[in-house]
This record gives sequence, structure tokens and C-alpha cells, in this order.
Amino acid sequence: MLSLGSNLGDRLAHLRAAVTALRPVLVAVSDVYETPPWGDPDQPNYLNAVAVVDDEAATARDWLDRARAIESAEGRRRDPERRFGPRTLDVDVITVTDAAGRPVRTDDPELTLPHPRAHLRAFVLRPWADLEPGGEVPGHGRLTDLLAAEPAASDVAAVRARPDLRIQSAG
Ligand SMILES: Nc1ncnc2c1ncn2[C@@H]1O[C@H](COP(=O)(O)OP(=O)(O)OP(=O)(O)O)[C@@H](O)[C@H]1O
Ligand SMILES: Nc1nc2c(c(=O)[nH]1)N=C(CO)CN2
Repeated sequence: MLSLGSNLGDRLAHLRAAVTALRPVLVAVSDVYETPPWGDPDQPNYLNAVAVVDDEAATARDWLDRARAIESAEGRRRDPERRFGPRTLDVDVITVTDAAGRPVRTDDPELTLPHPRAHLRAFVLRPWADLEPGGEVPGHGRLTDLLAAEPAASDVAAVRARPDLRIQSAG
């Protein structure tokens, strides 16, 4: 599972570019949500979505490398002063499942799995619950329970579906 976010420039175009780059491995992409900034309030709203991807040959590290390459292609610049600051495109690796169907767990700072803040973020949990209503964040519990508990519960009301914004054309 990957999360996609953008709050600079043509936000929808950045999400679409990410999905186009993922097309060969794409299983499903959620609807688009308009979400208030999390972690650093002084920046524009984000558009967020999540994508299920599958490639039996890919390691967890390969997904991180792909995520970084897609961010770079969309002109992502890191501002060391603002950890949760604005960006053209953020692609985070939320969970990875191994060949046996088990969630990969790592605490490597270069790649921590599951993503160490996913369970706190309504902007990840809400679109993910659309795609996998019975889903779980490994080690943290069900999406529906996480969305009903703090801190996500306070944020989820402001996470708004944008059915007028479509990442993929119908059909
Ligand atoms: N699961 C993960 N997905 C993406 N990056 C990760 C993950 N775990 C650790 N990282 C590391 O975090 C570093 C910073 O990533 P990034 O700049 O995208 O952070 P951020 O988007 O500002 O914050 P956040 O990770 O909370 O969304 C990356 O270079 C990467 O090595
Ligand atoms: N709503 C929202 N807020 C964020 C997002 C994001 O994708 N959506 N990404 C961030 C990067 O760490 C920081 N804050």
C-alpha cells in the first residue's frame, strides 16, 4: 500500500502522474480526498489518495526507491527546515506484504514498516478503508477502529471526498 499526497502546484496532476508511473503494478487506487495539513498547519490543503500495488519481484526497498523516483519526477524538493512541510508530491510506503502474505516489519529509519505514522493519519486511513474495509495497520489494529479513536477521529470529519476529482478516467 502506498499513500500519495500533494499540496503544491497542480495537485491532481501530480497524483495522476504518480498513478501513471505505477500503472504496470497498480491493483487499485482510492478516490481523492481533500485534507487539512497534518503536522505543520501553515500550508495549503492536500489532495490525498492511496494505491494498492503488486509486484512479486519487488522488495520493500524497491518500493521505497520507486516512491522516491516518482517524487523526484514531479519536482519534489526536500526542505530540511520543515519536516512535514508542503510538497508537490509525497509517496510513502505504508505497508508491504511478503511472498507468504505476511506484513513486513522493519525499524530501519530509511524504511520503517509499517509506516510509523500511518495509524495516526486520517488522510491515509480514510481512503485506505474505502479500498479495504476490513483492513488493518499491522501492529496497530483495524482501520475502522483507528478511525474511531484519537487522534484520527478528530481529523476525519475534515477529510472530504472529492468525487469531482478523478485520478483515472472511467472505463
Ligand atoms: N515507510 C516509509 N515510507 C517512505 N519513507 C520512509 C519510510 N520509512 C522511512 N522513510 C524515510 O523517511 C525519509 C523522509 O521521507 P519524506 O521526506 O517523504 O518524509 P515526510 O513525507 O516529510 O514525512 P512522513 O514520512 O511522516 O510522511 C525518506 O527519505 C525515507 O528514507
Ligand atoms: N493532509 C496531509 N498532511 C500532510 C501530508 C499529507 O499527505 N496530507 N503529508 C505530510 C508529509 O509528511 C505532512 N502533512
